[in-house]
Order: sequence, then C-alpha cells, then structure tokens
Amino acid sequence: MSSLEEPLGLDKLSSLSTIDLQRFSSNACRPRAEDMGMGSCWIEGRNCSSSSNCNEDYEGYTREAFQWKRQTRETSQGDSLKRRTSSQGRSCMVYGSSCDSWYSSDHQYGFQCNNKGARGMTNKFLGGIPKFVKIVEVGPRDGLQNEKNIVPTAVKVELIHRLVSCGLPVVEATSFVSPKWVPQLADAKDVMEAVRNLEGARLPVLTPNLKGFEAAIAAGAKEVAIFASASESFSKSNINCSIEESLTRYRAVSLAAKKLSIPVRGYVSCVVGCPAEGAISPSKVAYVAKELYDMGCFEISLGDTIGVATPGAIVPMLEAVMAVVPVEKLAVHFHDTYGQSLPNILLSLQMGISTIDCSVAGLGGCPYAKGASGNVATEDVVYMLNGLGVKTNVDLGKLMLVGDFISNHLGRPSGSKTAIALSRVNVDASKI
Ligand SMILES: CC(C)(COP(=O)([O-])OP(=O)([O-])OC[C@H]1O[C@@H](n2cnc3c(N)ncnc32)[C@H](O)[C@@H]1OP(=O)([O-])[O-])[C@@H](O)C(=O)NCCC(=O)NCCSC(=O)C[C@@](C)(O)CC(=O)[O-]
Repeated sequence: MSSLEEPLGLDKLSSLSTIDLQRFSSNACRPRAEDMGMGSCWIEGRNCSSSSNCNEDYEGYTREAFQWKRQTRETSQGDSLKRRTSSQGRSCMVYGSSCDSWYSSDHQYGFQCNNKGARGMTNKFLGGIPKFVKIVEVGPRDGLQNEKNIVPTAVKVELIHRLVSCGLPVVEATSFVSPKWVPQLADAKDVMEAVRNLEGARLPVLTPNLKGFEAAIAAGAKEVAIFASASESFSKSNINCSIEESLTRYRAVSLAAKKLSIPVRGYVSCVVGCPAEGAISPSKVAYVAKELYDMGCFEISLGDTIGVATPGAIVPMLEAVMAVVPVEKLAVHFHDTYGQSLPNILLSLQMGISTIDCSVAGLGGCPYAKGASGNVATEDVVYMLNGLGVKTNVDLGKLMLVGDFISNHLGRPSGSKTAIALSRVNVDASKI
C-alpha cells in the first residue's frame, strides 16, 4: 500500500479544507507543462507506475478534473465523501484556469490560478529544482547516537528494516567508532551483522579510522562514510585530531576501501558554524570537501552540525564548494535547531543539489555539539518534496508509521511537524 489513506483512515474524512492529501503519495505524477501545450499549467495526482506512463491522454484528464470541480461543489456536506469517492477512477487536479481552490477525488485539495504572471513566477522559482531527489536516511546512526538511553539492538535492527521498506534508497545503519566515545552505538557489529543481507537499500556505516573500517567490513558493511570537519575545534572534540590528521587517516581508509571496491561517502561537519569557533568561512568548507572528493569519496555531505545555518549563509557556502566539487556529488545535511532546515533544503534544491540527508521523526544530534537538535525530519522533507512534485520513491504513509514506532520506543512525540499534523487529522477523523 503506498498511500496514506488506509493507515491514517483519511478516507473517512469529509471536512478537510486545506491539505492536499494526494501529494502524500509518492506515486503522484506530474506531466511536464511543455508536454501538455498548456504553458505552465500542470495536472497533478494521477497515479502511474513510471514517468513515461504519465504522458498519456492529458486532454481527457483535464476535462475530467473540471467535471470533478463541478461535482464536488454541488455535493452537500453530509454524505459528500461517499459520492466523491464512488466515481473516482482517476484523480487529477488542474492548475491554471481560474483563481480558486477546489477538491477532487482521492481527498485532494488544490488551487487553480489563471494568472499568467503567477505561473511565470512558479517556473522562475521552482523550474530549476531536480525532478528526483535521493533521500539519505540517517536516523539509525545520527538519530540514535545521542540518545540518553541506549536503544536495544533489536529495536535498531527493526528500525532499519522498516525504513528500508518505505522505499528509502540509503539508510545509514550505525558507526564503527570507539564505544568509549559513543556508547549508544557500541553494538555496531551486531546491528550490521543483522542487516548485512537486507536488500532494497544501501546501508553505509561511519568509520573514523582504519580500525573502524576493518571492523565494518568484517561485519558485512558494503559502503562506508568518513567524517571530517571544517572547524579545527570541532575536529578535535569529535574525533580527537586536527583536520589535517583526520584527512591523513581518511586517505588510508579511502585507499583500503578502493582496494575492496567499497564506496566511500565523505562528510564535512560545521559547514556554517561551530559550537566553539562560531562562523566558519566557506573557503574552509570548500577545502575539506575538495580533499575528501580528491581522495575518492563518491559523494560529499555538507553538515550544518549545530543547525545554525540560514539560507543567507547557505548560498556562499554552497557557491564555494560547488566551485571545487561537482554539484551532483554534493548532499546537504541539516539539523533543525533553529527551524531553518526546510528553507535551507529548498534553497539547496534551487542551487542544484539532489541528495538530502534526514532522519525519521527528526531524531538526532551530535554528542560533541552541545545544544544541537535533531536532523530535519524525513517526513517533513518528503512532504515538501511531494508538494513540489519532486519524486523520491519514499512512501510517506509507511514512513510515518516508522516514526511512530521509534517515537513510541523512545517515549516522546515525533519531532516531525508533518507527522504531528497528520496524526491530528487522524484523531479528528475518528470523531466524525
Ligand atoms: C575517532 C576516535 C575513534 C578516536 O579516538 P581516540 O581516543 O583518539 O583513539 P585512539 O586511537 O587513541 O584509541 C583509543 C581507544 O579507542 C579504540 N578505538 C579507536 N578507534 C576505534 C574504532 N573505530 N572503533 C572502536 N574502537 C576504536 C582504540 O582501540 C583504543 O581502545 P583502548 O586501547 O583504549 O581500549 C574517537 O574519537 C571516536 O570514536 N569518536 C567518535 C566520533 C563520533 O562518532 N561522533 C559523532 C559522529 S560525527 C557527526 O555526528 C557529524 C555528522 C557526520 O553527522 C555530520 C553533521 O551532523 O554535521
């Protein structure tokens, strides 16, 4: 099941007025405006298995959408949902005829606008963002490395299984770091051994040195990540060595990985600010990113470790890094301390980044970055990307259930605003 309707009982709702529920489904497809000969109008919401299938019969869908508009307005509140859903078949939504909001089958809310200027603005601001975004789920590693109470191995393993079943292409599983430094992940070997044959996603692990790399490979890891910092102070507090020393260690890890054909991802921490040093200059970030790239990292994730970045700081940092590392090799990794992650992600997408790190239920934080909050919640990122018509292949309904699973285990509410809002919708639905 790929839609939210079943798990959340959204099919029972008749009184929603503001939420575009179809967007929750990762299967919503959106033909390109130019293919449709409609200027920048587009149709959203028809389910299809591949993008090529989305190119059929636009005219028919357009007509159908308008019929729906008339139908739903004529329907009275009481038994409206039954009538709406009974004649669904295809659900679609047309943007671009008159400025008005409306409701279609599949509980979908939309907005239409005939204003040429507004359509031009949409293209201007959103036209350049990638059509597909790779989500790198870091919950089991970054999410759990800072938990006060150590999470049992079986729960971690279950979490990874559930995350993979949501369609996430990469799930960072654990870290082979010193158990004295990060006792929360002291069971890395057991976790990795339990998931090593899991199919459907890549399961990288953090390795701070050759010792960690060798242990990771012995436990079955097929991909590793190394993590340097753009801040000298943070490097010392996090991995007990200078930036240059860390790069020397990582060259050894990269070389060993190359011999075994193991892909290596690189992280740069503190790309905007450091808890000890304050602002970090973009040139330092670019330097470390380029070093990691040159030693063979296939992707460089730029981490706002303490979550202080705003879009104003992200632009010069990304510009500096993009001058030395190709944009398609970059990922962004935001912690949500100041609630800036989504605007930062949107801006990163506009600048051409198409890989985003995030953590289910907004879990996370670094033990060596006091005050830093969790990563941006995966649910919130997927919700935003669905709304932008960007494909991720992640099933938001299933993801929310995974968020419930781990939040219940940790005994606290989810850090995802999307998850909280949608569970309220669910509670309201049960009162209808
Ligand atoms: C890097 C070290 C290991 C250096 O730690 P150290 O103490 O300097 O290392 P050492 O070489 O002197 O060894 C000390 C002890 O650690 C052992 N040791 C040494 N290496 C390992 C290993 N790989 N696995 C297991 N044990 C290890 C080693 O065998 C020895 O054991 P002893 O002889 O005392 O019994 C340590 O500082 C460490 O583990 N740090 C952990 C850092 C960490 O995990 N931080 C959080 C992740 S980074 C992050 O969150 C940022 C990121 C990536 O998410 C991006 C962002 O948010 O911006």
